[in-house]
Amino acid sequence: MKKRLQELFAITDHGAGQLLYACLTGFLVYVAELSPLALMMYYIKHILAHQGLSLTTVVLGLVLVAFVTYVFIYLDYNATYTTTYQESADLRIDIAETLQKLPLSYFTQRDLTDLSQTLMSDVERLEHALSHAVSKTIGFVTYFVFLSVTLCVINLPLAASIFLPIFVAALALSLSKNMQKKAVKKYWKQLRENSDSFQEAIELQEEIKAYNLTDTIHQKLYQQMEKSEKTHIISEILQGIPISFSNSVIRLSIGLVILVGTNLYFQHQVSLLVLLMFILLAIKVSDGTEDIILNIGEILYIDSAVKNIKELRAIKQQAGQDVTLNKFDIELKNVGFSYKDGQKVINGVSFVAKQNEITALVGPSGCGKTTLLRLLSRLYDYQEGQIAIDGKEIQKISTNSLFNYISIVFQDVTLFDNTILENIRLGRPEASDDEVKQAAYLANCQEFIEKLPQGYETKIGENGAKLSGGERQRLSIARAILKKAPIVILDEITSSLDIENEKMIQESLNYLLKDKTVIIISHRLKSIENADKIVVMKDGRIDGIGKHKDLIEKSVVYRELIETSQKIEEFKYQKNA
Ligand SMILES: Nc1ncnc2c1ncn2[C@@H]1O[C@H](COP(=O)(O)OP(=O)(O)OP(=O)(O)O)[C@@H](O)[C@H]1O
Repeated sequence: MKKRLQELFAITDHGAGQLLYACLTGFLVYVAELSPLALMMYYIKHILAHQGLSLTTVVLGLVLVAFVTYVFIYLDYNATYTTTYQESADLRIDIAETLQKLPLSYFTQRDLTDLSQTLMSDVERLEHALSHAVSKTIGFVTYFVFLSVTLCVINLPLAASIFLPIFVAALALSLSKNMQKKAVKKYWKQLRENSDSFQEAIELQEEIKAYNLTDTIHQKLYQQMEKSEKTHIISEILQGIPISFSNSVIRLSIGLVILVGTNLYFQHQVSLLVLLMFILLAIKVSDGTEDIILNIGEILYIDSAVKNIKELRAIKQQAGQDVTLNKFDIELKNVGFSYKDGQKVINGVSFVAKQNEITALVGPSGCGKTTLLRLLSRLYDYQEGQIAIDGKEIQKISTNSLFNYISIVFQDVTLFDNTILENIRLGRPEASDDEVKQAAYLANCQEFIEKLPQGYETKIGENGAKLSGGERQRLSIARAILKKAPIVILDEITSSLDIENEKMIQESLNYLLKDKTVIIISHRLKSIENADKIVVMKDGRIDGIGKHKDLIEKSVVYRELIETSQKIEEFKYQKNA
């Protein structure tokens, strides 16, 4: 049962246990709520038999009923709310931990808005359903079965009068279940598309204004909202019709019990007391069932949320063990990789990037240089061959462990909306303020930081929006210097720097790269002429490996790259070209 709940609602093992307990307390509350009815029957029985009741008996009875009901309601409240809120927090942490173990490929293939919706809104929907609907529904169904059996034993025709309409209503709901699920799924898909479009419209403000696209975007959003409204109405109607039908059918229970019961009474087959009890139970059960039908609606509503969470968990995670590495040669043997099935981007690549050496990757645009860096750092996992550091295959090393040894400086620097100090400290969270400032000094950040209003304490806006490209780049170098990792990967880091900035970071880069295994991509071929090893790539394969001088002689691709690079250096904008 616990496993089934875990599967049905994509919850944790602990959460399923708590939910099971909440179902039990829910059942007990329904049973406890029968106690006022039982007490009333007891009083009526005495009244009909012209027997008096002492005031103490009446008061004791009332106190007992109130106490029993209170205890079970309290237990149920505690089980349902406290534990479900705990579960939703656990669920979010569980999803966040799952996300951490996924390869980067997952994030590039999936819409990020969609992902954050799963983390926030899907879990919220699940949380609401777990706390308000699931345990109550399961508790009610158990109580319903228990009550049906008991009442059938007391009087079969009267019990059938209560339960027959309820079975018809349940059948109608069950038959319309798939239709409801489809409608709800469509509606949620539409909501996600809306979020995407709004996010795009906000994020791309610069492009929208520059290309005068305001009206076009406005119109697109307007059409989308109209479509969304229609989908919502259809989804409400498709849910509303079966629910209203079921609610009306359930109400027939009371009428049927009165009809069948009075006949039985006049035929002396049932006493007045039993008839009265069945009428009251019919009212109680039909009221309860009506609430449960709304709950069932909510449970169907979370179907798509549960699916999204399950899908996320089913993705293959990056496995690996924590290891200690002592040597830092990186050895690639016949490495092959494709982003999409059948389209190889890296094909049979083999070379060694040695410790204390600079290895440069060069090649025409799109030949796979950045992809290769992603494979080296396990941002993606290769499908063929092997990459090893200190003789250990990197796919057997946990990413946490691997990243202790690697610093990456990308061409697109990612900064957080936090202070300069904290952004640099990300390189080594335990570093002291002085160490952070020393790293900033070595990366030539000192000058621009001092000009900022609060110096190191200045908040730099979302993704460093308040800084120039060169300043952002230097901050990320400071981060890498602070990390002191033995392997340094640099991807096109000088591409967003002007000559002045580039000159400023040359020294700091030399400091960063000292005694490390360095792998570097640079389109400015001049900057890698002195590299210990240059790997020339073309169409995902290696075209040549060697020093600058050898390659000039033996690699046509390298020669062409040098020529193109020289032409770019000489490029001038011309009027009427
Ligand atoms: N996330 C991705 N999903 C699918 N294809 C991708 C992805 N990233 C890159 N590619 C494709 O893989 C190929 C290699 O790209 P990569 O960025 O590795 O080349 P590059 O040599 O670094 O190019 P550049 O010098 O222009 O930065 C290209 O055809 C590119 O379109």
